[in-house]
Amino acid sequence: KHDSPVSCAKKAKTVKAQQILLAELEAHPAAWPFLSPVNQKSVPGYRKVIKKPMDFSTIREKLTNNQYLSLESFIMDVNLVFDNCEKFNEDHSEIGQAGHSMRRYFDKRWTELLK
Ligand SMILES: Oc1ccc2c(c1)N[C@H](O)CC2
Repeated sequence: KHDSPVSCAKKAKTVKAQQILLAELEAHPAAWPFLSPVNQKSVPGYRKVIKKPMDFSTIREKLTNNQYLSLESFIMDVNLVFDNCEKFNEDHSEIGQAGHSMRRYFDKRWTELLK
């Protein structure tokens, strides 16, 4: 039922790092395409093409509700945001470029924080 103090402290460190990382993503100037769920009613093709929609507000909700059981599952959701963006947008479009920029930033920051 109860974690050992060591694994409890380790889990707290991971949650803290996830909170820091998500706050930095939300505050990034290029975050605007990713802040809230894509309106699938108003974007032709999105529902059919993108099998697993994801965005920063949904990640924030899941983090708040303790739905990330591991660091890996958190990183997978963040990468899903950027993979969806690459699938639906041309690389050199405004949103495509925002996705590449945000992915580079995330890769750099989680490596600095957790590796
Ligand atoms: O021109 C448009 C219009 C709407 C969207 C995109 C591009 N890309 C986003 O990934 C999804 C929403």
